[in-house]
Formats: sequence, structure tokens, C-alpha cells
Amino acid sequence: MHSCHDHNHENHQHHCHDLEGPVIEIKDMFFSYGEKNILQDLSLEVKHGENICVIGPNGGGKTTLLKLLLGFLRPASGSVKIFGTAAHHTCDQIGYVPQHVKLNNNFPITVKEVVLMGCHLHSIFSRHKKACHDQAQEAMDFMRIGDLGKQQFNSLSGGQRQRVLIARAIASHPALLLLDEPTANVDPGSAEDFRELISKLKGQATVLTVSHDISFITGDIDRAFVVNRSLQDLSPQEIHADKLMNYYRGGK
Ligand SMILES: Nc1ncnc2c1ncn2[C@@H]1O[C@H](COP(=O)(O)OP(=O)(O)OP(=O)(O)O)[C@@H](O)[C@H]1O
Repeated sequence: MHSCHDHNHENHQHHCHDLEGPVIEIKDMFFSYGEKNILQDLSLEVKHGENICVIGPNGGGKTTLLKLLLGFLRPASGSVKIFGTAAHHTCDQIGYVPQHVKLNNNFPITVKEVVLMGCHLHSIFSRHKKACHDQAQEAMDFMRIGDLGKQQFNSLSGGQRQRVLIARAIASHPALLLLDEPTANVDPGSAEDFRELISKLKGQATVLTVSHDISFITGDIDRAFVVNRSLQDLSPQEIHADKLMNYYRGGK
């Protein structure tokens, strides 16, 4: 999880961000892995509370874009700002659910402990510990896994694990939530549930979801765009199942 470079936990929430302006602001951004150009000339502005979906073919650069937003990668040129601050300086306002999570299967860890990792108030002070436990429980209840706290994470199904990881990401009430294919590997019932829960977050958080799941994209979202080296906004008319398929066939 992201941690602030300034480890003074009492005040870092306040000095990092301009919470009034755009949540995401990308300007004329280029990114390459070595010689290989991956993203070119991207610009994007996302306002507070928007629920956004990113689609695009395999290898189009969606996960790379998320990593740039998280500040794990830096643009070759142009800028990526979160709450008005360069992404690599932004700290604990972002909740992230990665596409692939590798937890050592032999490592014993309970569901509650995984969710607690998402709490940014980790502290020796007991008042913070209590607040963390309350936040973790609240996030687990929200994801409807409130009664799984004591279970071993490794004993859960793929869909249940995904719920735990989303609970971990929302435990600290991040202003921005980045989800990388949250419905991959979950059954259709759970996928429907996730869509509902994510739209319930609307208003509390800005949510950006990478998804190949057509019903996700055509569901309750405010805006969608295609990332395939460059970025293309989709009009509401284009957000239809049959039209969306074209973006995966390389056509228009
Ligand atoms: N660490 C890396 N070093 C070099 N190339 C990389 C690295 N990570 C990703 N790439 C390349 O960058 C391109 C974009 O990858 P990325 O994972 O961002 O795509 P994606 O749109 O998320 O794809 P998918 O839908 O398959 O998840 C791919 O061609 C990939 O091979």
C-alpha cells in the first residue's frame, strides 16, 4: 500500500493535497518502458465523485496507467497529478486493488489482518488501534464479509479473497479508489454484487475501474474511456455492448 514519505502520521493527511480541484489531472503524458513506447500524449481530468471505467485490449497500457496514477512509475514527459500534487508525492488518499495479488499460500494471515493492512493509522497508540479495527470491520461489513474476520485468507475462494482486497482498499476511506479488473475470476453473482457496491461508493470516493467486463462498463458509471497507447473518451452512445466489442477488435 502507498505510504507517505513524511511519516508524521498526525498531520500528513493535511499537507499533501488540494481536495477541491480535480482528483486526477494528466497532461500531455508519455510513458515508455525503456525504448518501448507504451502510452502517448494522454490527457485526462477526473472530478471528485466520478465513477469511471477504463477499457482497452490486452497490453494497451491500462495497468501501466494505474501504476502512473499510484506514482509507482513516472512519466517520461508531461504530468500526472493527484489532488494537484505529482502522483509520486501523493500518499494515503488512494486505495488500490491490484490485478494480481500474490500472498504466500503458506503464510498464515487472517482476513481481518489483511484488511487491517489498509489502515493508514498503524500506530503504537491504542486510540488509533481501536479506530483501525473499527474501520476494518466497517469495510468488511460493507463488502459483506463481516463474519469472516477470523478465517485464514488462504482458505477463501477467489471471489471471497477479492472482497477482502476491496475491503482492504476502502478501509481508510480513500478519496480515490483504483480497481484493476475487480470482477475477473469472480462468479456472475459476485460480479453483480461488486458493481452494486462500487456504485454505492459514489459520492464518497472517486472510483476508476479497469474492466473487460461489458456489464460493468454498461452499468452505473459516469464516463468510460479506451486506453490503447493513447486515450479516447467514449460518448454515452458508444457505451453499448455491441459497439464496445469493436475496441477489442482494433477497429472503431
Ligand atoms: N515492467 C515492464 N517492462 C517492460 N514492458 C512492460 C512491463 N510491464 C508491462 N509491459 C508492457 O507494457 C504494455 C502494456 O502493459 P499493461 O499491463 O499496462 O497492459 P494492460 O492494458 O493492463 O493489459 P491487460 O488487459 O492484459 O491487463 C504491454 O506490452 C506489456 O508487455
